[in-house]
Amino acid sequence: MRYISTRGQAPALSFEEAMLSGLARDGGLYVPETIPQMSADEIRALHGQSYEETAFRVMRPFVGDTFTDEVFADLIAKAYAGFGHGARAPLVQLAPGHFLLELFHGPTLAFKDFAMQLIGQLFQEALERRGERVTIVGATSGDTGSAAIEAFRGLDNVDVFILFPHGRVSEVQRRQMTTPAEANVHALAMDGHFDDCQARLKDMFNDFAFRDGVRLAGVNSINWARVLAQVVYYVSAAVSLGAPDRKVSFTVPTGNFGDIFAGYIAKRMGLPIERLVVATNQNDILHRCLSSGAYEKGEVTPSISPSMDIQVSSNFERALFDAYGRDGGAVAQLMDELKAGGFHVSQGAFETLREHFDSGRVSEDETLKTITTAQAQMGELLCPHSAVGVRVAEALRDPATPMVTLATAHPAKFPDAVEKASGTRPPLPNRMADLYERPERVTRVANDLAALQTLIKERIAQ
Ligand SMILES: Cc1ncc(COP(=O)(O)O)c(C=O)c1O
Ligand SMILES: N[C@@H](CCOP(=O)(O)O)C(=O)O
Repeated sequence: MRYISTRGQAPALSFEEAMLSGLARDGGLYVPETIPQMSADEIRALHGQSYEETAFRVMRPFVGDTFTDEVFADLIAKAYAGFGHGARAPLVQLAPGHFLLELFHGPTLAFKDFAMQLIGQLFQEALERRGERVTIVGATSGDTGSAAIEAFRGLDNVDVFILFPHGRVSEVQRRQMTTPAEANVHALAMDGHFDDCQARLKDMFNDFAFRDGVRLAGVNSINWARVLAQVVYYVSAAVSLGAPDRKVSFTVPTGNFGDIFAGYIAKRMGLPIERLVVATNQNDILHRCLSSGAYEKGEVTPSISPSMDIQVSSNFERALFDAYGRDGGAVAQLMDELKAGGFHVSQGAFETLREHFDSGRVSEDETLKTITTAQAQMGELLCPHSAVGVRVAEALRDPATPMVTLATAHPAKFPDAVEKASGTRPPLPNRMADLYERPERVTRVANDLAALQTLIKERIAQ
């Protein structure tokens, strides 16, 4: 299995090389050269299997010879051992034909743990074997950062630097990033918003002297391994609801398009997915694009679902690559136009995108009302991101096809909004009940590439 860049100018890599590289050297994102297929019988054979076994069978064809079967199965087992629910990703019924996929039973209470716990294991194994050390730099609107720090804290061959937008993450998210005491963890509170953090991260990857000098690695969903690990829960949910003999739709609270892109890959592998529905908050570039074809940057507006306060949606590039017939030159040109403000998707590409994706946008008021109603009528306390998903799913779902909404974070990560809507302040699970008492360690940084690079070089030299 080889991985190619969405911009067509970087060398094809193996799974291991793509995983350890993050961004391609032409600025693009790696995608598999071909998408492995699952037959109906292979999907049917997943009925009754554990989450770990499903994960092994779904991901194995993508990994090539990077890990033996035995090692890969063992790393998957270790990745999910710390989850607080035996099913890992349980499905609960919200209403007839509408299900919630709870993805918040991992160590940092968000769906990011599914991928991050696994790639923590994969990185460690690959780096030990190669005798190498890497510097991970990540950009976060709150959840990727906490999950990455949890997965990599204390590892010998990794330093992990996380850029988060100062004052724009929830207190629980911030404390999850700033309270780990391990010396290899560096939480950096940057001036600006998430898109600024992500832009500086990409600048670092595109500065080859810096990139090679610090042996830069990325664990944002620019990293293919992140997307791959997220494909698994689409398969496990669909199988629970009758796949391959029954179609299922998914609604996904969306920001950087990584999670829903994993659903698209599951569909391309042969999983019978009817619709993939993008649910956005008021930062709605994706909804606008899927409605009109215009992908145009707007101002990032802070919301009560802060992890989705994103205007430049990194993984949309992967979807565009397929929609433009895998023409890397066309994608590179679109990304140049994006730097100047935006672009219009061609008619053909727009129709291809609309074959797979629907979309909806939810206001702040509607998000709060959905939390209130879901608790009163469905008995489920939702985080604001999941509420955005539930609202869009209820508006767009077809009663003939089961709809699964992804619950991407635990309500206790966003207690203020949840309490405002429901009157209930969700408690943190016991294992992190002292989070508010732990000392914080954080460095304030400016939105300044050179200063960030100096800080990183100094820290890893210590
Ligand atoms: C809780 C939560 N929900 C939804 C999203 C959006 O996911 P994605 O960026 O993969 O679209 C994020 C951030 O990634 C998140 O942290
Ligand atoms: N919402 C994310 C933003 C980064 O997304 P990623 O999937 O590219 O890592 C976050 O919580 O940080």
